Formats: sequence, C-alpha cells, structure tokens
Amino acid sequence: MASARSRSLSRSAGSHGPDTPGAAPPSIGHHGAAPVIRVARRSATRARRTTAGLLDTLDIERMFGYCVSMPLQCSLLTSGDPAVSINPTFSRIRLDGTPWVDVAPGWLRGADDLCGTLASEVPWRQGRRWMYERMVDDPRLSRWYKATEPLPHPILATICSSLCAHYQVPFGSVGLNFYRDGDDSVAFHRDRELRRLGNTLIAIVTLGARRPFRLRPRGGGAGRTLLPASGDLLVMGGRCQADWEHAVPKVASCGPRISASWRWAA
Ligand SMILES: O=C(O)CCC(=O)C(=O)O
Ligand SMILES: [Fe+2]
Repeated sequence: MASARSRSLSRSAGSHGPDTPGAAPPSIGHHGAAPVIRVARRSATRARRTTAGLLDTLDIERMFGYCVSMPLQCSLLTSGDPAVSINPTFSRIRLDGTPWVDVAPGWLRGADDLCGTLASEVPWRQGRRWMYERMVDDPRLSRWYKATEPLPHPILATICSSLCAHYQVPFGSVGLNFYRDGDDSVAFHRDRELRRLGNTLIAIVTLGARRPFRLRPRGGGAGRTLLPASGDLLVMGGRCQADWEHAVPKVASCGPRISASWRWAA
C-alpha cells in the first residue's frame, strides 16, 4: 500500500458520466478486503482500516443474499507496482439480447497500491446536481480527464493502450470515481453520452474495495450482480447502455474503492 495521508478534497462542480440522479439503493451487506487510506470526507477526517482476506462464494452469497458470478482474487496480487496481467482470462456474460459484459479477474496487478496512490494524489472534485429543487452533492468524488490533460499515474495510459489492443477500438480518456466508504454510491443509470447508441464499450477497472456492481434491464426483469475485486476488469458492451442500467449501491460498511473507466462508441 502506498503511504496514506490526509488531504483536503477540492470542491468544484462538473463531473459527468451517470445521467440520472435517484434514490440510493438500499444497504445490502458488509465487505472484506480494502486498502488503508486516510481521506477527508465532508467535515470529518476518518481513517478506515479493514483486513485483507479471501472470501469464498458461500460467504459472498450469505453476505449479499443473492448469487454473484465474479471469480475471487488473491490479495497478494493487488500490492506492488501496477501492471497489466500478461495472461488475463476474459469471460463473456451475455445479458438479455445483444448487451454483454466481459469480466477479466486480476487483469491489473498492484491495484490496491494504485488505489492508495490515486486516493491521495488525484485532485478530486465533488460533483453537484439539482434533485427535487435542491442542489445536492454526488455521493462520491470524481475526476474526468480530457485527452490533453496529464494523467495522475502512467499506468492509466498503459491500461488504455491494452484495452485498445484487446478490443481493437480507440478508447477515450479516463474517468475516475472515488467511493470513500459504503455511503458513497452511484444510482442506477445509463452513461449519458452512450445511452442512445447500440454499440458501445465501457471498460471499468476496480481498485480497492470489492463492491457489488448491479445491472438491470430498463424494461424490467431479472438483473445481474457482479462483485469485481481489486484489479478486476469489467467491460459493458453491445447495447448495454441502450437497454440496461448499472449501479454501485451503498453498502453498510466497506473501505475505499476507485473505479477507472474508459469509453468507446461506434
Ligand atoms: O464505479 C463504477 O464501477 C461505475 C461507475 C459508473 O457507472 C460511471 O461513472 O458512469
Ligand atoms: Fe456508468
């Protein structure tokens, strides 16, 4: 884990990505592994420490009360210098119709340490939006980089190149979301720029705490819940933005998670 230090977080509006504010999903469980990071949150500064440990599928199902389909990672792979795995395994989950999700467990090595570095060093922004005639803070911090802006860590450029090589398309610049603890979340939404398009890719690398990543069809019907661990890659493709919504719901207790995401549209 990179050295953790307290910092004050910048407060300026203007993140993008999710298009629809909404009521937060209910709290659903307790989580395990997470890096140790000290951040200033709202008025209080709190240090959070959780122990890294392996969970098995039964634990996960007991905790969350529903079936999950993401293989589990060993925490040993998540410390050290970040690097893209040289022999990742991709599995494709076909959703209903043409939407699909690829998952590549352990795609990025050193993801916990990268989480600590980014948590400390990125100039995070507090997004705000109107909801029910009130301006409210987004329940997370974010930082979306323009293609011309310097990145906070060189691995982010390497990740983008690997994604472009794997999917043979030019992904755009990176967006970072910082979920400081279980109170932070993103409600069900479709990504703003991609929701009208029938062929898109959104690649998300999880750094830090494992949180449920939920998917549901817009028209109703059975959803899916994945549990990406630190270093796992999840890619939503096809008509996933047109026909499905995704969310990272609040949870009762967990350590920090950062998601790094790249987008492409046909
Ligand atoms: O943090 C995540 O895994 C998802 C973030 C997301 O959906 C978004 O930024 O649009
Ligand atoms: Fe999204």
